[in-house]
Amino acid sequence: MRASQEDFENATNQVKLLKKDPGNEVKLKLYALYKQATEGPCNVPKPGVLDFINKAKWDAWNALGSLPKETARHNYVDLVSSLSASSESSIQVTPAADRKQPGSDALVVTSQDGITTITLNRPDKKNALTTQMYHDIMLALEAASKDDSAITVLTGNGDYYCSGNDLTNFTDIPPGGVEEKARSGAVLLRDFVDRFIDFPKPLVAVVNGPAVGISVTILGLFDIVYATDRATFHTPFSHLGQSPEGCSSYTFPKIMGPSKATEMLVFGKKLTAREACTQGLVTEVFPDSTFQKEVWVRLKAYSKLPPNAMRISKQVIRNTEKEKLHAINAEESNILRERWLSDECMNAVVSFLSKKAKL
Ligand SMILES: CCCCCC/C=C/C(=O)SCCNC(=O)CCNC(=O)[C@H](O)C(C)(C)COP(=O)(O)OP(=O)(O)OC[C@H]1O[C@@H](n2cnc3c(N)ncnc32)[C@H](O)[C@@H]1OP(=O)(O)O
Repeated sequence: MRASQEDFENATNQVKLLKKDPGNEVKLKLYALYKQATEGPCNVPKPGVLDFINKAKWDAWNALGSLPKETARHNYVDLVSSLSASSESSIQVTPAADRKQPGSDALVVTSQDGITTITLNRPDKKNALTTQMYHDIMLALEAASKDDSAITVLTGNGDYYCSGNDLTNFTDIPPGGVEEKARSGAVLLRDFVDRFIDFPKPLVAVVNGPAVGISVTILGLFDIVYATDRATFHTPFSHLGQSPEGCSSYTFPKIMGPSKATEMLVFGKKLTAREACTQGLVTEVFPDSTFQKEVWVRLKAYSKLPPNAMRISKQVIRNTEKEKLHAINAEESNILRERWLSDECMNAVVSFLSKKAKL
């Protein structure tokens, strides 16, 4: 069977998620097939002999001669599929949704079997959330709320689920100064969390490794949280001179009781996956060795349930608290805006950026 345009787009996304570097030879093959599939036979002048990299790329593309675009597309899909099978990717790779991909590779959105999956894809930075990623996640949630999937999943690529807010976000100071930075950060935070409060379909976190900061707090707004037994849950807000967000000042005491919530949110106690499960933040913990397999089998079965019934049932549960959650989100965002201007917070960020402090 020939590869469709959708298969091809999916393969171009899968390549971004490969865990192992496939090596230069394979990368050149991928490059050549991609160019042939999208532009046809090599049509650019040969680079000079000293331009080693571009010459190698040109040679690889040119070597495909007049291979038809469809065949190149098919061969590209086959090659990526063989690489994915051997790369032990920690990600459930699914065909591309009929949607626009986010502006950068740091977020990958795929859709298959009634499940739209949003994958944080900055494994070398432990999937820390850049400002661009907050915007892209909001767009991805917006699209997922309208697509024909039954369930939406958030997960991470690599050994971490997410290390929380990218602390370098604090270094990009606009002309309005730190006050303006804190103001716009609070607006972004509020908008971001609002999307989770309002998300209309079942929302599942597939927590593939340690989670920090805002990636933990918003779990209280998910409908299901599945975690590998390697995951930990850490909200070191006091250490960072900050305060809780993601509605956790309300959801955590409600889920685990005020004193356990205080241990996490005020004293920064890091929970293991099993502790988080006992306390109700995590739905179920799976052995790391079978985590991906077991979780996706489960989710695929759930995704076959009548989607409208699931959506309506979720909304019935959420609607009782929506207004309250929005008010809490607004309040937490306001308080954080002030915290970001405090010496305690600035010192903690400077300390991390100068590599003196780690959690
Ligand atoms: C719209 C704005 C909303 C903001 C909402 C408020 C949000 C609050 C929070 O999320 S608070 C939590 C913030 N996160 C942190 O404080 C985590 C900081 N990171 C660490 O402490 C550690 O990196 C670690 C414990 C997560 C992992 O340690 P380790 O396994 O030793 O790995 P490395 O430290 O070597 O990390 C690899 C690489 O990633 C970079 N990195 C990791 N986390 C972050 C981060 N949160 N921000 C920026 N960069 C991060 C780290 O610097 C390394 O980069 P390098 O290889 O050195 O270039």
